[in-house]
Amino acid sequence: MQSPRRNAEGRPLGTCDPSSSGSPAHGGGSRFEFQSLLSSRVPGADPISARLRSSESPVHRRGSFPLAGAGSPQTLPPQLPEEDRIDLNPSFLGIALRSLLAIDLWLSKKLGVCAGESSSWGSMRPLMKLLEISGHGIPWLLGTLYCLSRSDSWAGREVLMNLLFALLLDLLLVSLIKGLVRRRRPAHNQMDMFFTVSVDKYSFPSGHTTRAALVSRFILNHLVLAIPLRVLVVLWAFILGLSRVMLGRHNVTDVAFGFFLGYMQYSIVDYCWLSPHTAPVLFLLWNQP
Ligand SMILES: CC(C)=CCC/C(C)=C/COP(=O)(O)O
Repeated sequence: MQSPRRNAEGRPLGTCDPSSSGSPAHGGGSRFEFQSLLSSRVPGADPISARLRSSESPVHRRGSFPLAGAGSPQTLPPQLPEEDRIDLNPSFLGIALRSLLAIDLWLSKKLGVCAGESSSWGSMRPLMKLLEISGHGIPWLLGTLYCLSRSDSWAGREVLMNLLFALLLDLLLVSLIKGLVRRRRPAHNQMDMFFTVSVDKYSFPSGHTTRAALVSRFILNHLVLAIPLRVLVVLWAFILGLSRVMLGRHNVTDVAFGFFLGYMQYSIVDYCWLSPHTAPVLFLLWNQP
């Protein structure tokens, strides 16, 4: 009887090694994402257990799909029996999602022209980082608190109180979604951001983009501004979103969803608008000496 073929590390072919999953930490972020989307990470993908699983249920049959090791011939199990190959039929939605992810990763890498000093637009990196600070949560929170403390009109206080509520809601929702989705930042990103918290190692959705969309919609609805200034606010939000991809911080879908989420967050704030009538305690508390 022939002994099983082994890879360079002496591991039998067709077995999964979690330590070589291709995570960004191992220098292969995009491959990890593909693997997690393509398979449900079935342990011990050897041909015998794959065949056993395939006879258990159609779900498992799909789970044992050899694409789990796509792109890495070392982890591909030997040929599956004919009947298994016929049933390995990914759904239309699965194919569409995989294609979208592939386009997203490809486009994000192409647009990440300021990801490093040596990148093609590396000289623009300081400007992009300045934009990054303009959309950071800390300046927005501190600025709003400062203006609140200086405000001497009820109307001004009401608007600022709601802006503060909007910023806090944004931080909460983005942290929740980042913690749930846990999508790694692109492999080409340099993690040199100013003041991050633990969930900021994840990239979906872009917090800067949600804030830009939320704040710009808030400003356009509550500040009386001349047309050129209104255009500037919209441009700022758009360029800030784009700069997240150019800096290599995010994939395009993180930013696209960020715009959508920020836009929707404003609708929530508008719906729950805090006023001396709806939240009298809050306004009285703020006015205590
Ligand atoms: C802790 C506070 C108050 C803000 C964190 C701001 C921050 C670093 C967000 C991450 O943004 P991206 O998701 O766009 O990278």
